[in-house]
Amino acid sequence: MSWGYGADNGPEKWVTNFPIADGPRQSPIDIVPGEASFDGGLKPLNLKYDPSTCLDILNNGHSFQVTFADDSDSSTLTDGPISGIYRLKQFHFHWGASDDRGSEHTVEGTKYPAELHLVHWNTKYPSFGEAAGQPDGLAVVGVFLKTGDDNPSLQKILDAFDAIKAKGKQTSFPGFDPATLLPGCLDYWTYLGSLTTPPLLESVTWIVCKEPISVSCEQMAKFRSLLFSAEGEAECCMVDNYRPPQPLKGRPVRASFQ
Ligand SMILES: CCCSc1c(F)c(F)c(S(=O)(=O)NC)c(F)c1F
Ligand SMILES: [Zn+2]
Repeated sequence: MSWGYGADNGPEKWVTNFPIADGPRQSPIDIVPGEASFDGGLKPLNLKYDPSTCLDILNNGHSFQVTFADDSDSSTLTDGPISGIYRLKQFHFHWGASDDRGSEHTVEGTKYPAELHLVHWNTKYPSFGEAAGQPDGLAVVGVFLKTGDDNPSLQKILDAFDAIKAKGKQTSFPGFDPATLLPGCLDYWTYLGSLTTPPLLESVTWIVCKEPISVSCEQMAKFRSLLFSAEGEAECCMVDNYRPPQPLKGRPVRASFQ
């Protein structure tokens, strides 16, 4: 049985096939603002996305992801806590079965109903795959979703869900601008961590935005209409696809704001 989020293959079981699960820089973490240190040397995030690089949307059986053409520096992350140029590869979400849980990072124990991850890779390496194995290979921007007003940008994504309900389904998704998913304020916390799904590679510079974006309760219900299961299998709703916070193990968490 491959990894997932169920009782038999979920986060508590991943260490069996992925021993790095107990490593020194695992993600997510609980962010404690009072213990984060303000670093005036941290630059503002510089996110420049080109909607024409947006390709398709896929149900990969763990989440859904929107994938980008990454053969040029059209959609990039620069500055912030990183050096060099990182290219946007994909974005995806993690969410709960109910609005009281779903985010991976927490803020002083507070769980949000969902969390957006924008995955970028360091162009000092030849490819995403190469970068994913390097300690400075990836940079993931995390954005919390908080229930409130309807989010028109998110709605464009949700309107594509009928075509990707089951695991393995994919459909073209041209012209989406991921910048429309960012909060107005780009203050962030940053720390060194990992992928939050197997292979749990310790290659991620995490950049977690302090300000959440909104999602309506009806929109959250739409997230929960996706399936972990493939067509023809017993239907299993895609919910609670989040890893809980992991031990900080002495890592510093820096804040870009006071
Ligand atoms: C080899 C992974 C393919 S790309 C990817 C992903 F699909 C994913 F789900 C996460 S995550 O760990 O779940 N969220 C940070 C990542 F970090 C990624 F880089
Ligand atoms: Zn993720």
